[in-house]
Amino acid sequence: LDAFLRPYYKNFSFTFTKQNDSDDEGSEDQVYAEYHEEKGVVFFPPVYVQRYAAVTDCLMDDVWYGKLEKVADFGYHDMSFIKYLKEVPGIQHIMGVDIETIPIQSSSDLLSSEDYMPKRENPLKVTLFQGNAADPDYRLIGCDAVIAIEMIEHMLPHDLDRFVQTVFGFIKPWVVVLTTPNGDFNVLFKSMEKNGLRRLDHFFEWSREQYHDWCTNIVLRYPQYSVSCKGIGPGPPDTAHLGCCSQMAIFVSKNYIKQQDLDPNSLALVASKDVPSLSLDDMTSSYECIPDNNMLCITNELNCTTLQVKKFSKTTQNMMAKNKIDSLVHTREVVDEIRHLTKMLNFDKSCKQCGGDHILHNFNWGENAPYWNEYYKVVRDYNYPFETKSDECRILDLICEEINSLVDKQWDDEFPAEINRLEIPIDHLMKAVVHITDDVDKVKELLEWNGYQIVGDLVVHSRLIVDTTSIGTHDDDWADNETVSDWDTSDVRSSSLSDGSTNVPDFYGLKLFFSLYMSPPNT
Ligand SMILES: C[S@@+](CC[C@H](N)C(=O)[O-])C[C@H]1O[C@@H](n2cnc3c(N)ncnc32)[C@H](O)[C@@H]1O
Ligand SMILES: [Mg+2]
Repeated sequence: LDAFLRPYYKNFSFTFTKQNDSDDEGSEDQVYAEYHEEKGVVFFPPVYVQRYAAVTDCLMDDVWYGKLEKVADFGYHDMSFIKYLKEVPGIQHIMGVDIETIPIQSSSDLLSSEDYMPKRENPLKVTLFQGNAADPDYRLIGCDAVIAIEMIEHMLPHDLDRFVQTVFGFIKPWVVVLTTPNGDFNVLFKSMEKNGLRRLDHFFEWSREQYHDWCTNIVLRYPQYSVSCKGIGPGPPDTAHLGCCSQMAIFVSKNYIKQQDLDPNSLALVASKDVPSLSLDDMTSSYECIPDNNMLCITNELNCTTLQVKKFSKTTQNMMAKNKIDSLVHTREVVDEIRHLTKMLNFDKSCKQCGGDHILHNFNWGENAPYWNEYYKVVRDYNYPFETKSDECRILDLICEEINSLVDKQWDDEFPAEINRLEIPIDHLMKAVVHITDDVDKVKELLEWNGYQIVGDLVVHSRLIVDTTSIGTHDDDWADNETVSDWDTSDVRSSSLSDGSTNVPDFYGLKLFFSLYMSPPNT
């Protein structure tokens, strides 16, 4: 994925800016669009693929490569993006949130693949929730990245506002990637004219300027974030002034602190990996004490969570009674006690210390809130089977990968077809495994044992002649008409994949992307 997806977006931007030079050289590698008599604008590859590749590229940026461990995908629909997300290096926990429950059935085969899929090398947990992305469910705490692909335009205005607060004020992830259609582009879709140039299932389709304004406003409200916008899905030649079919905003936090990296003695209520937390930063601005009731009322813009503080020590209670708010929040004792309380709240539904009484009151849940800020229903919680590979196994896999990419490169360089032997110096292959071993003899022996032909210091690879004529001839099977609603698109998309054929578009590195990840279903 790294090799094939990573350069994708860069390549795409390059192609896009280059488009005006009527330079058709290597056009099979390009991302482009053209007019089709019946279908209107047709994208290559389909726009949703371009979106997935662009978002994946963002998640693999050098700055946080391999470091995004917990990621939320809002509006995950039929899990079609989660399929790629789960291959992004470093990811250990994916939280999918969707307001609909219908799509989940169609996604089930992605989560029960242990019978025929190789085991993963790293643990991965996928949790699917049913819920409104606007609600700040405590299980989102600790997400390093938040993604919402073509979701915000499906949200009611007040939910969209709450979503912004949930993401930037509550989750506060390192990276946020949001995509939405580009309204400017819609003039190219003739079939949308009768709908007022938008898709009927969308509440809005913003121009680039409107999206830019919305994003700018977010970073004004949450100044620890910066934002940049990019287009996805360039149109046919001479339409560059309209931008791309979709637009993507990438928000990055300037002072992101990973929950588990926080100093446990600092004035913050820290979440260990799965322990929900309250950030004291949030509380200082917005909590109030109600001394008579021994309550500590923690409020934010959205809701009020009330902790009864009868478990607090006398000193704390006195301070609260005196309403010494400033000194209160700077007291280690309080921090510890609240930490203890929140842990208790989240792990013991019936609290042992208060004899089964729930001690949590929440505006949205009323008296008997089972957990703090538990809004979502768990639809599916899935742990992928994994096993740690032996060094031998890792070496073999890496060398095999390296040889395959050399073979591919050779195809690209259009070596004469009759050359079907490739001699690779062992030193070259050693570079791929340098982080595991430098023992050349051991590697040679390992390769020989596993059927590789070694002559001196060369590994000899004999090329298999594969008939590729069927590749790239089924472009029409792709749902590439963006004017239909998402629902229609995804229907066509899944039916085109469920016929069991591998329709591999002959396209850039995406050829491999497809053959690797768009494999036929297990019917
Ligand atoms: C166009 S689909 C998203 C497609 C998907 N992200 C992809 O990349 O293929 C929009 C999804 O957002 C979901 N959705 C709409 N409003 C939502 C909300 N308030 N909270 C969570 N999901 C929502 C819909 O149920 C739908 O599955
Ligand atoms: Mg949509």
